Parts: sequence; structure tokens; C-alpha cells
Amino acid sequence: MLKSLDLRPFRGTALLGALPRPSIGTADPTGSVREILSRVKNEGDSALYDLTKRFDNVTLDHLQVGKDEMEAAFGRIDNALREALLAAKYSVVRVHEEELKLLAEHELIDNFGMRITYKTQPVDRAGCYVPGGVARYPSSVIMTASIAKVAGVREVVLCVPPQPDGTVDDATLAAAHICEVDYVFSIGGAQAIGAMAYGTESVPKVDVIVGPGNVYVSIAKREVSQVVGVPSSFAGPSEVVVVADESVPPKWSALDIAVQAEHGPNGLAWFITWNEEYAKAVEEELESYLDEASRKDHIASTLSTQGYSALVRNRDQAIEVANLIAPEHLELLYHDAGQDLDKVTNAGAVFVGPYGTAAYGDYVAGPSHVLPTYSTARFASVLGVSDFRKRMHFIEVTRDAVDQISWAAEEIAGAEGLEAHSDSIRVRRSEGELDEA
Ligand SMILES: NC(=O)c1ccc[n+]([C@@H]2O[C@H](COP(=O)([O-])OP(=O)(O)OC[C@H]3O[C@@H](n4cnc5c(N)ncnc54)[C@H](O)[C@@H]3O)[C@@H](O)[C@H]2O)c1
Ligand SMILES: N[C@H](CO)Cc1c[nH]c[nH+]1
Ligand SMILES: [Zn+2]
Repeated sequence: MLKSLDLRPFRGTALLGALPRPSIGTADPTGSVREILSRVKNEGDSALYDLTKRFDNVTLDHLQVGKDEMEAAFGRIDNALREALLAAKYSVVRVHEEELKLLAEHELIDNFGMRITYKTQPVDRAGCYVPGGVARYPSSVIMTASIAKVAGVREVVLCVPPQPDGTVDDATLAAAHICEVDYVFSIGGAQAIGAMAYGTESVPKVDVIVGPGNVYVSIAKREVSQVVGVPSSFAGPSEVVVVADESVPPKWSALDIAVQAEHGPNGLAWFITWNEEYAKAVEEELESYLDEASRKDHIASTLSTQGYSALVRNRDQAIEVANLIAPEHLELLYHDAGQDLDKVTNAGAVFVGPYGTAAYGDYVAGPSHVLPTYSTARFASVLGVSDFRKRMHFIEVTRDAVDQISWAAEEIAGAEGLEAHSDSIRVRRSEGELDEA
């Protein structure tokens, strides 16, 4: 089921060479995504109807879902789910209100008499993509839209693929109601990303697009990043690296491999250990779980392409391998894993200790479950408040600064041959103090 790798002999750059390369699937769909985007840009709503027929096999008679329908869905879902969605939103809002405090306006420094102040402002309108091909994701509404609202975004637009009957499922609509989403459209895939990036007759153009999705969605976001803000994470098919030893029940490790694999194709699932016997026990548990699993085909699909069981020398090498993979989720389940956190340099989210299944992060821990995949955790981060806000700085130049530092600016402007630059400074330096009005 998992492909076995013995990484114990490899060190340094040889270790990197021994790892399989990450893959987004057999054929790169960038060409067809570009075609979809260009149709949406040129034809607007009519392309959205047509592409939804083609890729979702659904004939829509309208694109937008009304706020009354969101509220009705909130009333229809069962009580336990309503409470669970509210609890998840509460947790996410709490964490992001703390993050927002870190972005508060602050004076950075008095630099040669120039006061430098930083301030952030929300974007005006954000687009949240919520996936819906091989599963339903009301949690992704909370993990995107509620964060946009905490960030102060004025309007949130949400796109989600339609169900086969053209509707959007109640749990997703209820989550949209809870998060006070302003517009919901039943459009999925690359066409939804194009609609939010360029705007159509029905879909308002947004300033930032966030949210996870399959390879078509993730590539579409990358393609429109010239005209709209898109986080640098490639929030694509789910990934997990589970590191464990005999201190963890093998069934727990096996389930955690299956958790992210059940999202569907093109994902990645690694199991890493330094105990050969334990590796066999986990593999057996995984096989017996798969016999009964309702999403067996999805799990098998990810495991058959990027499912690995790797044997390493020790926990240090396990973390070295994890850092090279840079996975979306890293689980350090073994005893005393807290001692190793400083060694982790590349991962979207890290779960620590035997209870740390990534499923807590998927739903209730508080940080967004929209995380970097496809090795982008080398440079990208979890979705957060700052993805919906722009940073500006204010430079207040005092008379004192004119006296202190003009000489350096004039000198450099002279070297660049930019006369107006140096004149604009010289005139202030030489023409003396203005009366304070
Ligand atoms: N990284 C993260 O933060 C994160 C979070 C949640 C989910 N996910 C991932 O999101 C993904 C969701 O994928 P999904 O497929 O269920 O839903 P999705 O909404 O991302 O994709 C469904 C859409 O894909 C389009 N599509 C399907 N086949 C196509 C084709 N051949 N050409 C062009 N477009 C096509 C359709 O329009 C459809 O509406 C999963 O891979 C899951 O692992 C990632
Ligand atoms: N594991 C996904 C992120 O890769 C998020 C999610 C949503 N629902 C369940 N899981
Ligand atoms: Zn998940």
C-alpha cells in the first residue's frame, strides 16, 4: 500500500536526492486552466453557465444564492451541527483577533528625525473559494470567511461548486450565514477563480482570492495573481507527514495517514519511523482500516501515487526528511516530541504529541486549515488576517531630518544624475524653516 523507502544510509545532499519529487498529478493542467480563465474574462456569466455544465455536469438557471437561503439553511441543519459550526467559528475568530492585535498601528522608529509609522488597512472585497468536488467543506467557509471579517474586509464573496441538482448544501450555506458572507455563488473550479478575479455581470470583482481547492483551482489562483492578491501558498491537495514510534498506538498513526489521504487525488501521505517493527504494525493497521473505509478509493488513490513509509536512523533524521518535504501538515506523535520543535523549519502546521491528529487543525484548533502544499511551506504560511490587509508606512519628515540627513540623499541623487530629486531636497535644506501655521 505505502511504498517503502530506506533512508538510513543517506546524509546531506544525498538524502535530498533519495526523496521522490513532489507531483501535482500526471498531466499539468495549466493550459486548460488558462483557456477557462480567458473564456470567463471575455464572456462573463455565459461562460460560467457553460463551464459549469461542462465540468460539474450541472445546468444552472441562476448563479447567486440569496441571503434568505443561507438563513433558511442555518435553520434547517441539525442542532448539533449548528452548535459545532458556531464553536469552530468562535475558536477561529478568537485566534485571529489575537493576530489582528499584532498588526496594530505602531511607530517603528525615529530615523534621523524622520518618524516612521506602520499601519495596515483591510482590502475592500475578498473572494473565498470553498471546495466541493469530492467532499463538502463547510469548515472551509469558517477557515476563510470568518478570518476575512475579523480582518475588517467590507464584503466577502464566496464561490462553491454546485451539487448535482444545482443547489449548495445546507451545511455550507449555514456556515456562510454564521460568517456573515455577503454573496454566495454556486460556481466551482477555475471558472470561479476567474469570475472573482475579473468580475462578471453577476460576480463582483474582488481584491484578494483565498481558499483551498484541487489542482485546477490552485493553478487558476496562481494564474490570476497578476490582477488580484493571492497568498503565495499553493493550498492544493492535502498532505501529511506522520512521524511516530512504538510510544504511539499503531492504529492512531495509521488513521492519521488516512485522514489527509481521504480528501482525494494528488495528495501526499508519508509515514516516518526509526522502528522497523513499528512500521510493519502501522502498515497492517492501515490495510485493515482500508478494508472497511467508506472513502477507500480516495485514500487508495493518494497512497498509490504519493504514499510512502520511510525508515530513518533516528528522530533527527526524521525531521530532516520532513523539512525537505515541507508538508502541509506535520505530525510529531512520539513521546517528548516537544523537545524537537526548534528543529522543524518547513511545514504548514505542526501537530505535537500523540493526541495531535491534524483533524483538530482541520476543524477546531483556531488557525486556518488553509495551508501551503506542494512544498510551498518552504516560503509560505497558513492563511491569516494579514492576507486580507495591506501594510502601509507613513514617513513624517521633520525640520530636524532636513538638517541631519539631506546631505546623503543629495549625494546619491547626484550620483544617479537625477537633478529634480536632489533639487527637491536642497531647496528644503537651503530655504530655511517655514513658520508653523
Ligand atoms: N491545502 C488546503 O488548505 C486544503 C484545505 C481543504 C481542502 N483541500 C484540498 O482541496 C481539494 C478539493 O478538491 P475537490 O476536487 O473536492 O473540489 P474543488 O472544489 O477544488 O474542485 C471541484 C471543481 O473542479 C473543477 N474540475 C473538475 N475536473 C476538471 C477538469 N478536468 N478540468 C477543469 N476543471 C475541473 C470543477 O469545476 C469542479 O467544480 C482537495 O484536494 C483537498 O485536499 C486543501
Ligand atoms: N485537511 C484539509 C486541509 O488540507 C482541510 C479540511 C477540511 N475538512 C477537512 N479537512
Ligand atoms: Zn482534512
